[in-house]
Amino acid sequence: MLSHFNFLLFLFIISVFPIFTKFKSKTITKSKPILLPPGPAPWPLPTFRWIHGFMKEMNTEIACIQLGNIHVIPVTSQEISREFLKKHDAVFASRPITMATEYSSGGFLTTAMRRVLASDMINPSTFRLLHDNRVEEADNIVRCIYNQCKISTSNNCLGSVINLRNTVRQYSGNAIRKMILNTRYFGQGKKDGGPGAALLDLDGHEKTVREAMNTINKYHDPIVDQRVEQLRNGEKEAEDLLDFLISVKDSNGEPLLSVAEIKAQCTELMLAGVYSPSNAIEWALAEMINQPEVLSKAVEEIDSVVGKERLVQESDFQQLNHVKACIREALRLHPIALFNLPHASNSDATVAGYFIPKGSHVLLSRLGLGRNPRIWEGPLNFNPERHLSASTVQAVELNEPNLRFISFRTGRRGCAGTAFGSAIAVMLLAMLLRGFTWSPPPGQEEIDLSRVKK
Ligand code: HEM
Repeated sequence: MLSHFNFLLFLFIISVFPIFTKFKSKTITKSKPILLPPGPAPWPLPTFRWIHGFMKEMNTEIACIQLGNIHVIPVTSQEISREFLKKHDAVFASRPITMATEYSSGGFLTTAMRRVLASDMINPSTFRLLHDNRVEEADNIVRCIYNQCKISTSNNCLGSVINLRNTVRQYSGNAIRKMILNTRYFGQGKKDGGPGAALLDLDGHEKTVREAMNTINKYHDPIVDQRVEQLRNGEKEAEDLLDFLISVKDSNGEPLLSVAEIKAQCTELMLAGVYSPSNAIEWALAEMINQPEVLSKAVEEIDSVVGKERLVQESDFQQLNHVKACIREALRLHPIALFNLPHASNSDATVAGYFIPKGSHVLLSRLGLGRNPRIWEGPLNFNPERHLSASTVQAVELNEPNLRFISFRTGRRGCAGTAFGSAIAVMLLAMLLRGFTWSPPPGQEEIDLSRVKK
C-alpha cells in the first residue's frame, strides 16, 4: 500500500517531472567556482530507486537533479543532512509547493499555522491532557485481537491468523482521531474494538489526491462545523486537539483560525499521524517474529517492568528500553518512505562545499541514512542491541536528533507530533507483545523480508 509520505513524494515528483531537462553540472560565477553537487548525465525516469542507484554509482552522498529550473538535492549522509537541517535549519524550513501539498493542506491553509500548532496546541500539557483518549485505544486493540482469536479457535484452528497491517492501522487511526476529534473511525459503538461498517480508505492507491481529500473531509468537516458552533456558543469545554484549535484567540480575543484553516489542520494531523506509528510497528513485529530471541527479550522486559497483573501504562515506557530499541531499529531499517518530506530553501546557501541555489528542494534519503554502511555495521540486519550500546543515553528514545537515521526529526519543520507518535508506537508494540504470542503464518518458517532488504 502507498503510505502518506510515499504518496506525497510521488505526487511531488510527477508534478515537476514534465519540465525536466538534461542535467549539467555548472559553476555559479567565474570568480567564485563553487560547484553544484554531482549529478547524472543521461536522464532516465527519476524514480527514487534510480536516484539511490546513480548516487551509489557516482560514489556520492549528495547529488543534484535539475527538473526545469528546480534543483532537487538528494542526500544520503548524516553529516550533510545535519548541515542542511541543523546548521541551515532556517534556510530550509519551507515545504515546496506541489499539487499534493496544496490538496492535503486545503490550499496551503496549514502553512501559517505552524506557530499555533507548535506553541499552543501540541505541547507537553496537551499531551498529558489527552492521555485517557490514547489509553482507551490500547484496551480496544487487545479486545479486537482477542475476538479475532476466539473466532479462529472456535473453527478448530491451532492458532489464529491476524491481519497485522489492518490491526495496527486501526489502532493508530483511532488513537490519533480520539486525540483530535474525540471519536473513532472504526467500531463506533461496537464492542469488539474492530472495524465498523464505514471504512476510510486513506491510501490513495485507487483514488486521486483530490478524491482522497474529499473522502477525509466528508468524515471530518461535519464534526468540525458542529464543534465550532458548540464551543463558540459556550456549550462545551475544550477537551481535544480540535477544541484547542477552535479556542486559540488572537491578541484582540477573536478566533485566530478560520473554520477552513481548522479543517485543513485536522486533515494534515490525521494524515501525518496515522501511518508512521503503524508502519514502524508492523515492521518491528515482522522482524521480531523472525528472530524469536529478540522477541522473547522484549516480552521478558515487559513482564519484569509491568508484571502479570496489569496492562502496560505510559509510565512504564521509560523502562521499556529493549521494546523502544526494536521500534528505533524498525524506523532505521524500514522507513515509511524512501525519502523525508521535501524541504525548500528560501535563499542561496553553501552546504558541504556545494552551492545550493535558492528554491532548491532537499530530499534527505531515509533509506540512504538508515542503511549507510559508513554509519551502521551490518546495515541490513535487524539488531536492536545497537541502540542499547554504552554510548546511548540511559532511557532509549525513538527520536534521533543526530540524524543518523530519520525518525521524527526536530527543528523548525520537524515532526509536530513527536510525543504523540512515540506514545502511540510504544503502547501499540507493548500491548501486542504483552497480550499475545506471535509466530510466522502457518506453513512458513519465517516471514520473507528479502525483497525489502536489497
Ligand atoms: C512514529 C510516529 C511518527 C514519525 C516517525 C513521524 C515522523 C515525521 C517526520 C520525519 C516528519 C518530517 C520532518 C521533516 O520534514 O524534516 C514529520 C512531519 C510531521 N508530523 Fe510526524 N511522525 C510521527 C507521528 C506523528 C503524529 C502522531 C502526528 C500528529 C499528531 C504527526 C504530525 C506531523 C506533522 C503535522 C508534520 C509536518 C510538520 C511540518 O510540515 O511542519 N506526526 N513526522
